[in-house]
Order: sequence, then structure tokens, then C-alpha cells
Amino acid sequence: MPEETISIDYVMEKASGPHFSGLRLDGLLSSPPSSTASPSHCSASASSSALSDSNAPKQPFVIGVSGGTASGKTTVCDMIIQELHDHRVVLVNQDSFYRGLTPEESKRVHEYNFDHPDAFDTEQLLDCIQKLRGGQSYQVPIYDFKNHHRSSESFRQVNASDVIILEGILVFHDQRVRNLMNMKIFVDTDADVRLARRIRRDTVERGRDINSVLEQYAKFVKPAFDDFVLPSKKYADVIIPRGGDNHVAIDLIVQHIHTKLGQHDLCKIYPNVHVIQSTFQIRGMHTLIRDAEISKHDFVFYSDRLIRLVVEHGLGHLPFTEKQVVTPTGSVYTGVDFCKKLCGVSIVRSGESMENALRACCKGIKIGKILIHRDGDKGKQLIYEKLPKDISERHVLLLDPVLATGNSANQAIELLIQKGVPECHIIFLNLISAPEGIHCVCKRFPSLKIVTSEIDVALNEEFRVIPGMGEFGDRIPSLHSPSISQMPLCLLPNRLLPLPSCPLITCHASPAALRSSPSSPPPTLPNLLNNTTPVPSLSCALQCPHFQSCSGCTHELNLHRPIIVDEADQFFKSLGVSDFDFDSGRLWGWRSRAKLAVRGSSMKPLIGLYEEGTHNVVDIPHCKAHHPNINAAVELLRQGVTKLNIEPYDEDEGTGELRYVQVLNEINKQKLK
Ligand SMILES: Nc1ncnc2c1ncn2[C@@H]1O[C@H](COP(=O)(O)OP(=O)(O)O)[C@@H](O)[C@H]1O
Ligand SMILES: Nc1ccn([C@@H]2O[C@H](COP(=O)(O)O)[C@@H](O)[C@H]2O)c(=O)n1
Repeated sequence: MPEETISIDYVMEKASGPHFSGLRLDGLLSSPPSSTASPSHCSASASSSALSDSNAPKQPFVIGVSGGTASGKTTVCDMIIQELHDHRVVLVNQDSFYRGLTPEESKRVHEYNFDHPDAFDTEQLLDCIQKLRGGQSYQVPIYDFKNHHRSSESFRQVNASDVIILEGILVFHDQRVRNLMNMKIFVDTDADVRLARRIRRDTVERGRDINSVLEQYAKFVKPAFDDFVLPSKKYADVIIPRGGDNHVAIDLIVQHIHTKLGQHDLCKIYPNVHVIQSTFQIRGMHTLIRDAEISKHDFVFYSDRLIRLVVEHGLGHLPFTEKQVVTPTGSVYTGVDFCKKLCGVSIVRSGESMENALRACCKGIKIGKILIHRDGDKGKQLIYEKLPKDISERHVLLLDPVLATGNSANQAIELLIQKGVPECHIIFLNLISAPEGIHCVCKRFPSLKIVTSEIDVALNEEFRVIPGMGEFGDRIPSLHSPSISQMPLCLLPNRLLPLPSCPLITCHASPAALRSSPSSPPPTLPNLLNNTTPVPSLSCALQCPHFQSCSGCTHELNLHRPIIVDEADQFFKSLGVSDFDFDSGRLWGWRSRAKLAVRGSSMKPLIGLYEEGTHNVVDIPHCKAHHPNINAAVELLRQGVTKLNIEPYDEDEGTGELRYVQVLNEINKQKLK
């Protein structure tokens, strides 16, 4: 932030520097190191650029570390560098830019003031930081404290990096150097402690005698500290008391830098990691779903919106073929055709909450499931799966809203690869990723793509993503935590399959309750189907082999209590009707009237319903919704069509003898029409 244009508040706060000990992280780093930003727009414009440029190449992050001699500047820098191990960091010491002494000055070195700003070649230092910020490397001089000279032959090559740390007693003195910094840290250590350290260092490491050290200290070091170093403390964003002993301060600083660099840097390390472009809108939705206080309804609504964006971004990574169409103006539009061989695979149970968004983006998409179940306390993992048979020929969108450690993801990916899916055909979609999970997955499967909407800071000791959004599954209504007995039937090994039953659920409100409900004004019915994301429960599955190829049923799971029931329950409760229950009738074999299309040929007739979004008829001989009598009748009909050589209807030609059949099973009269 330029000092000429800063606001009064800012000046007041900064002016308190010398009297202030501790951390001042507010607004930090949102102040860009440019000299053009206006103070009133500073934080908005800075954060806006931080958001909108998340995918653009970023300038290195420059940190200045100042403080008195032997205050622990180098020690603090080393600790920051250690903790930023995921990033490319370089350290530049102001000491390297000491001017070499002339022969005359060398003769009277005891009269030379190494603590005055003029002792440094600040122009060269400025040039160095500017070049490094611009992505160029720099040959930094090597300075020898014993003979007070720079090496004439050798330099230290410093390469462009993500983080540049500039350390030295007077790095805040020159405004031009200060303006290049994104973050300024002042290491504040007691003067006596510093003197003691200095004596030890200069006698042991620099071969000086104690008298000369004390003399230099009294004559130059202390006055220059008072005149130049201490006054520059006011420019610091963060003041660290006790230097390297202050682990809390260093952790906070590192966390902050991680947040600023995290996404950008992991995408650099792993080019197959893609973070959807951040906007205020997206950050707003993240803010809502991460809020522990949000209602379940809003959580489902906003997470579903975000998931759709992630899905759309993921679809953009699929291969496309060129396609030309003729527009209503008669012109040719050259576009692309979607990838046809595609499927979703959700990691049960949270991944299932992403299925709805996937279906909304890809009509009729097949979705498989993988469940990784911990068996007992011994850490043994059982994997159940239900995947499309031809999965090896498909591109797979793997769904799990949170990537934490990466262990479950890796097991699911391993299974897909075992099933013949090439690693590069898998796109792992999630809402938030922990850096640990990204490392774990990307190191093992470097050709797989990850698409996420945000990369978080880290995992905590309990392996939960921080800041994260808690246990995703627990925040979704109807996603009950399944026991092995409640797992989706389709995922259980065959020998465990229970015989299908036909539960009956009834829906009624008592007359008394209805009488006591308010009668006016007449309620407006909520949009029961559209205002929430239906989230499947695992406890009741249709298990129909035709589900997803046939358009007849839109839900396979959660049949015992579809989301509409919860909505209706809430609706009636709002009217004062509390004893509302629901009866859906039979879940299997309930359909006693079926109108089916007939296509194909007399030799191979297709009798069934349309495939989602097409007029291709899908054979449904084992339909679970049909009464068994209907399936039996259709089978007889199929044989009759072939035997009697009846030609099914051909939609393109408009020819054929049989287009539709209607079957009615009259249970009471024991008749089948
Ligand atoms: N917290 C600390 N406790 C003990 N010794 C320290 C601590 N921090 C630094 N030192 C020692 O003090 C000396 C100066 O520290 P250094 O980090 O090089 O300071 P600066 O870079 O500010 O001159 C070094 O010998 C270092 O090992
Ligand atoms: N030839 C020199 C150059 C510098 N100094 C002293 O070094 C101090 C700065 O280094 P830090 O370790 O404190 O970062 C400074 O106070 C100079 O007095 C020197 O003694 N000889």
C-alpha cells in the first residue's frame, strides 16, 4: 500500500506500531505491493483480483522480515521456509548487498558504520527484488563478514519462486523496497538478548574479539537501531515478539501465506488439478454452505448449485468431436458433439448427494456406486460396487463432495482401474479438497484429473478438512448413516441379498387434526418437486436392472421415504397438522396398467418404454414396477410377434403393424386384458 495515499485509520493503526506487540493480520495481504491502489478501494479491489485471477499466473509473494541485529530474523525466516515446504521459496539477505570497502575504508574499518543505510547498495537490492518479482533469476553477491568484501568471482544464483523472503536490519527503510512487499514482519527481541547473541556470534563465527564487538555496538549498532531500525517498525504488518520462540505467530503467518498461495501452487505442482474459477458468487455460496448455522434446506440448495458448476467444469475436460449443424437461418454452425461414453460413479454415501446435479447436467447418464466399508476396528476395508458393465469403455466422473486424506478416493480409483477404466479417463469431482488429499491422489494417479471448487488449508489431527464444511453426509437430510444391513441392496454381495418385500406405507392425517388446522387463508402449495435436491437414502433400493436405461422410474433409492414426503410433512406441520403419515402403496409390482411401445423387428421385438430423452425403445422384461402378470403377458406377446411375423412400427419410415400395446391386470376380477 502506498504511504502517500493511505487513509487516516490506516495511519493511526500503523502509527501505533512501536507500542504494539502482537499480530495484526486484519487486511493483511489484501494490500497489494503496488503504488497505485486507492485506499478506499484497496481491500475490495485486492480481494477481487485475488478471486478473479485465481487461475492466472500470479506474481511471487514478497515477504519482508526486519528487526535489530541478532533478533532472530534469519531463524524466523528458516522456520517459515520449513513450514512452506509445498512452495518454492527463496531467501534474500540484505547483508549480501553490503558495499565492499575501499582500501582506504578497510584500513579504518573500526570507524566504518555498517548499520547506516548508506552501507548497503540499495539500488542493486531494488533491482534484485524487482527482477525476482518479474519471474527472472538474479545473481546475488556473496559477502564475507570477515574481510568486509564481496566475492569478486562468485555469486549465488536465486531463481524465480512463489515466495520471496527479504531479510535484513534495514529492509523497511527505503520506501521503494517496502512497496514491493506483500507482507512485512518485524522480529521484536529484547535488546539485552540481542547483544548477548551478537557477542557470541561475532566472536565465534566472525572471529572478532569481544572488545571490538562491544565498541562497535555502542558506537554504531545501537544508535543506528534507534535512528533507523526501530522507526521502521511502524511499517510492519506483523510484529513477532520473541522471534523464533513464537511458534503461534509463525504458524499464523504460514497459514495465511498458505491460504494465499494454496490453490495456485498445487495447480502448478499438479497440472491435472483444476479449481473452478472463483467469483464473488461462488465464494458467497461457499460462505453459506460452510456456515454451521445454515438450514439444511439452504445447505442442500447451495451445495447442489456449486456441485452443478463443478460437474459442468468436469464435463469440459471430456473429449469432444466436431459437429456441424444448420441453423434456422440456413447457415452452418460448426460446434462440437458431447462425449457419449460417459458415466458417473459416486463414492457412497456423500457422493450420492452429487448424483442429482450430475443427472441435471447429463440427461440419462448411468451412475454406478462404490462403497468402502471399514470392517471392525482392525482397519480392514470392504469394497462393494455396482458399476455399469461396460465401464471400461466409458469416461468416469467420480463423485465425492470432500477430498480429505485421499484414502477412500484412492481405493475407489484403484477399483475403477481394475475394472479396466484407463486412469486418464477418470475425472474426480469434489466441492472442497484438502492439500493432503490432492498430494495423495495425484502422486499415485498422475494422469487422473481432479476438478474442485476450492482447495482448503489443511487437515487437522482428526483428519478433518480445515476450515472445511463438516461431515457432508450429516448435513444432508435423508442421507442416513448406513449400517451394513442398511446398505443399498444393489451393493451387497449376492449371497447377502434379502428377498425383496413389498412394504406398504400409508399417508393420512386424522379428521380431528384436519378439523383443527387453520382453514384460511388457503395455503399455496409449495413446489414440492423442485425446491430441494432429492437426496437418495440408502435404505430402500428398487434394484431394477433397467433403471437408468428406461425412463419409467426416476428414483431408485429412498423409495420408502421420498423427499416429497418430508416436504409434505413440513407443509402439513406448518398448518398445524402433526399426525401426518405417508402411504406410497407397494414399492414393487404395483403397476397394473402398462402402455408400452413396440419397436425393433418381428424377429427381435423390443417392447418397453423410451430411453430417457430419445425415442429408442428399451426392452424391460424384468421391470420391477410392473405387476409380474404384466411382465409375463409381455413375454407371451413377444413370442407371438415373432411367431406370427408381425412387423413392429418403424418411426423413421412410418410403417409397421404394431405400435403400442396396453396391458391391464385386473386383480379383483383375476383377469388380464
Ligand atoms: N530463539 C532463540 N533462542 C536462542 N538463540 C537464538 C534464537 N533465535 C536466534 N538465536 C541465535 O541468535 C543468533 C542470531 O540469530 P539470527 O536468526 O541469525 O538473527 P538475525 O538474523 O536477526 O541476525 C544465532 O546464533 C541464532 O542461533
Ligand atoms: N562487515 C560487516 C557487515 C555487517 N556487520 C554487522 O552485521 C549486522 C547486520 O546483520 P544481522 O546479523 O544483524 O542481520 C549489522 O548490525 C552490522 O553491524 C558487521 O559487523 N560487519
